[in-house]
Amino acid sequence: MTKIAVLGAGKIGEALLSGLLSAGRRASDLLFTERHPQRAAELAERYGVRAVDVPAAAEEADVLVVAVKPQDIEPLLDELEPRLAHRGGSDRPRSLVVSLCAGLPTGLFEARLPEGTSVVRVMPNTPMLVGEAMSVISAGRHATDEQLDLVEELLGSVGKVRRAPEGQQDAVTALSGSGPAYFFYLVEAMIDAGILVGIPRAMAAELIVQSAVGAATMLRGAEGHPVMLREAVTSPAGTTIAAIRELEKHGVRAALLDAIEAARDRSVELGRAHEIGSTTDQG
Ligand SMILES: NC(=O)C1=CN([C@@H]2O[C@H](COP(=O)(O)OP(=O)(O)OC[C@H]3O[C@@H](n4cnc5c(N)ncnc54)[C@H](OP(=O)(O)O)[C@@H]3O)[C@@H](O)[C@H]2O)C=CC1
Ligand SMILES: O=C(O)[C@@H]1CCC=N1
Repeated sequence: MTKIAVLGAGKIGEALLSGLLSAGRRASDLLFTERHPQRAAELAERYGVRAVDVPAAAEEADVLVVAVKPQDIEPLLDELEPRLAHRGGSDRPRSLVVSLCAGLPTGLFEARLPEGTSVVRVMPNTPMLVGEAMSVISAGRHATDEQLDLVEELLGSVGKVRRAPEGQQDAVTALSGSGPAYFFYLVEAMIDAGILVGIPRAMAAELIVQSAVGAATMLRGAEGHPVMLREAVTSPAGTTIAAIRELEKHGVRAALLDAIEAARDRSVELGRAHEIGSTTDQG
């Protein structure tokens, strides 16, 4: 069975471990690394997965999933490089490096890791925790079709997967990588609005969350065009159009266009910060 190590078990790394276990992968086929011993112990206890250091992960795993913040990538690559070079000298195949990092191009990993290292760039999202991730995968220069198939199969066990050219990954990051946050933000604001119009918080939350689940299910179903679905809710001289007039007045559509463009630009900037000779602030 393929052995997978998650390097950096923060929010998305933990979501991946949890999702893979829920999808039936054995705990003994998973490893993770984490900087803080207390967090490592908590995760090991919660999931029954072994915490190791980076050298051990590089030695044991077939797939190394990099899930550290883009700002933390350099020291990790420094630590990985000699271990992967050593492993390349043995008769075992080299590990496949799968990066979940926003903005970081496969070329960065290829330049910093031993020549010929296979890299796949992935942009997942946190609904991975409930088996509903949206992940987009792009092959680096040395990744083979079999390796891309393997990554597709892995992520397919925790949600939906699409392949795309790497040039689209910054836009993908802005849409589906960050996307869940936009919906959570909207739900949070709608619950506040419920309070404003006199509904207790718990009841407002139930009403809004169930409406979100229902709307998402309809969007995914056969009837799924958002404009038609919204029109069906919008009765002549009714309540919905009164709300929509306010949304338009406040420029909510334009705000979303600007927001997603800003997220795309930030992803590009995170990648540029690691270009050779760059002095760009990474924070
Ligand atoms: N959160 C999300 O929704 C998504 C995140 N991503 C990407 O995933 C990556 C991680 O994001 P996220 O999970 O939110 O961030 P977190 O900060 O929650 O997780 C990163 C974890 O990696 C640890 N870490 C850093 N360096 C090392 C190292 N050398 N060895 C072992 N562990 C290390 C960090 O420790 P410490 O606490 O000390 O910093 C932290 O626990 C980012 O690159 C992000 O772009 C992609 C898609 C969605
Ligand atoms: O906010 C971020 O940078 C990461 C990448 C996509 C979602 N979270």
